[in-house]
Amino acid sequence: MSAPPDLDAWPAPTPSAPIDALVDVPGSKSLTNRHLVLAALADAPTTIHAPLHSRDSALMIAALRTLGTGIVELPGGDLAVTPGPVTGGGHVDGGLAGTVMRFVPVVAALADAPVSFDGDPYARNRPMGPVLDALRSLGVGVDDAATPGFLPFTVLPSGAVRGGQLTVDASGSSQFVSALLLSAPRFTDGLDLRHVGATLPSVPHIDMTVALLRAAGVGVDVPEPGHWVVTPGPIRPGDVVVEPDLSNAGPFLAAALAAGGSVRIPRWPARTTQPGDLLPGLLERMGGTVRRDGDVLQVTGTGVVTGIDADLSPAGELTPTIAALAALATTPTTIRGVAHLRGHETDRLAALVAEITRLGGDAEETPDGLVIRPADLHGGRVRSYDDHRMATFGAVLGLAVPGIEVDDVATTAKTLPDFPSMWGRMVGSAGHAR
Ligand SMILES: O=C(O)C1=C[C@@H](OP(=O)(O)O)[C@@H](O)[C@H](O)C1
Ligand SMILES: C=C(OP(=O)(O)O)C(=O)O
Repeated sequence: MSAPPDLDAWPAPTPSAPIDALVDVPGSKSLTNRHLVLAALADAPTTIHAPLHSRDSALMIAALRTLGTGIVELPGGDLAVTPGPVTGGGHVDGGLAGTVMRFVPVVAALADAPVSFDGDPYARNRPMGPVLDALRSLGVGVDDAATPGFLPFTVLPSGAVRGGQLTVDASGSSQFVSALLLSAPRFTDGLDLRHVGATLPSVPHIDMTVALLRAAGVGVDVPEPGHWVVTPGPIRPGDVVVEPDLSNAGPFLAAALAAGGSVRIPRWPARTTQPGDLLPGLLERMGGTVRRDGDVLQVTGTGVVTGIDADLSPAGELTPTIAALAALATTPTTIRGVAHLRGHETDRLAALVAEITRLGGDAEETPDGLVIRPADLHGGRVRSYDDHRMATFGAVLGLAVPGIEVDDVATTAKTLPDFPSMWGRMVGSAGHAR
């Protein structure tokens, strides 16, 4: 039985010739929201150049303003941030943004009065317990009695956090570690933090946190993997420039493989802590050819995709993009190391299996990932589950499979509000190969 017509569904375009596009990707969500937190805790004003403007960054800006930070958007989009004393008494809406719901409660621990937190309905399913338990261990009050370990909750600070030794189980999300490290220079004794869980996902995102703290003049030691020591002291980020979001470049680069043709991304950093930097290697293994010309990264594909066996633990947020290519591949794919995706914007492992299966594909969950086998896909409506990367997953499939629509493409505004028009311009380049 076919689904009822949905006038709001977005028809994913299918090009009739190889694409040939240059795609300028806006700033990184992870870098923008870290720079905002560090600028809010700094001892002098900072300008953040080329930041991301999206729902997640807007939520971070609103949250930090609630806590007393002055943030002004300059003509052209740069952000002028003036730190102030961390003030409580307000409410923070985390939306569905992991960076806001995990990073900001630790900032609020430095405030002078209670701060309440909530988010989108689905945000109440995303794990928060390790951050809340860590705050309690640090002597900060937390009221989550109604929903222990989850939103909504209230942070009950006493004006200062002593810090010192602390353990956290970050097997559910690297953001628990990043949250504690980002505010740690403002703890009286700094922080000596150890991860105690069996696995630690998204290590590049923790390395990103450490790199930005060090760039802001903070002493951070990493004596061994899973152990971080932050020295108390001033945060001095200076003016910063945000790199393009390499994970958001993912669907566009994947398009070269799915549709055939070439996609070029300018301003690809020579060195970066973004996990999206793993994309060139992954796409090469899936049949693409990668070339760097100055700071332009080019991926070329033939429209024939090869399956892959990949541990995506360092870069779980790339999973929906790699899964889309896997569903189009001529050989099987195994994705490992991403059990924690069950706590992302939606249960991504369940969602990917459901949507691939809905389109006639062959996918199943494993304890820590996915197996996707070759199958002929047909058109249909992809559910996005309020998850930006499920929406872009549908778009990638639509390049190769006519008749795919995405139920809520507007959800891409979480990190890339301009996605539909950028995608349209890229697909519109088909047949104009130079
Ligand atoms: O710190 C960050 O900016 C992020 C860390 C990762 O979270 P998990 O470790 O929960 O996967 C990543 O998936 C998310 O998109 C962004
Ligand atoms: C997991 C993601 O986001 P968040 O920052 O909300 O955790 C993501 O963007 O893939």
